[in-house]
Amino acid sequence: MLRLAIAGITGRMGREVAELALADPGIALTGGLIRPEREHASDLCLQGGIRITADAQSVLRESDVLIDFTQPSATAHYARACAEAGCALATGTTGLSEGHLEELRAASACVPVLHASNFSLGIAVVRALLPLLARALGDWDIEIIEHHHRHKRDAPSGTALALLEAIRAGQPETSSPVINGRQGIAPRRPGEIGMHAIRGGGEPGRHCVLFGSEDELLELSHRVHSRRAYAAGALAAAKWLAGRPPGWYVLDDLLAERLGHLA
Ligand SMILES: NC(=O)C1=CN([C@@H]2O[C@H](COP(=O)(O)OP(=O)(O)OC[C@H]3O[C@@H](n4cnc5c(N)ncnc54)[C@H](OP(=O)(O)O)[C@@H]3O)[C@@H](O)[C@H]2O)C=CC1
Ligand SMILES: O=C(O)C1=N[C@H](C(=O)O)C[C@H](O)C1
Repeated sequence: MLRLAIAGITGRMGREVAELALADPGIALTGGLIRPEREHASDLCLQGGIRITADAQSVLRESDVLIDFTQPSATAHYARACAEAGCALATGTTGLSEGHLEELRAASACVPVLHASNFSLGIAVVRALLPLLARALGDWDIEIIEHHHRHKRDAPSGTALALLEAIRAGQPETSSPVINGRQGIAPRRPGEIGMHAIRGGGEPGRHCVLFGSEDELLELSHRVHSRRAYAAGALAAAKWLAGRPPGWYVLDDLLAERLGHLA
């Protein structure tokens, strides 16, 4: 039985993870973590009888893994708390600064830490394919377009940044400056990669990488139908992470068998 805690349980992702976890007979939910100032909020519905509290240590000491979908400063706080409590951390929070990432890496000296900007299987496959495409189409124009719901705080998405990293891995010898949007007289410069963040509506997550030449256009596009895709991936990662030695882990470690032959 996996003893699981959820940070950000009242959020869009936290609620999705809690719903899937409650339906999983192999998971025991130890608690949902909230901000201290929300401790006595009247609007906190007790989801499926889950203990909802700001007392992280009391929950984490009784947990094997914390799944975190909050915001960067909270994620850094929970990384420290997980290290103190001896609880593994699987986080999907994006918009992390170098300082936040350093906090996560410090925690990984004490407990297993896995960070993924996108827990969907489809994006993991897109990331595995991109170095090959970038090598084969190195002289084509590349643009990354992402579309998310009106509430998303960070831009571009963590996924889009991970897709950029995968493209660059296929073109290590090429300088590929990123242009975030364009305005005025702005013709393409050789090697530049356009990055475009669309915000509007309720879109749970849509990414497209466009490769273009004078004569052809290739689009690699991914879309989730709902946040369940991310939540299912986060739960699979949490189950995989539990019991592993302290260290820094990524989703590709979990998907190595499935993705290995794509490289
Ligand atoms: N890796 C992946 O697959 C995915 C990653 N994400 C990322 O996950 C993050 C959350 O997204 P989403 O769920 O849509 O955002 P929401 O704003 O809906 O949820 C964030 C949650 O975090 C809580 N929170 C904020 N600060 C703290 C704190 N200091 N301590 C405890 N809880 C806190 C919020 O509580 P309150 O309501 O009180 O503010 C809220 O419940 C984003 O960074 C997003 O990019 C999203 C989807 C998939
Ligand atoms: O905020 C979201 O919703 C999402 N954020 C992640 C990101 O920034 O890449 C993952 C997914 O795209 C949904």
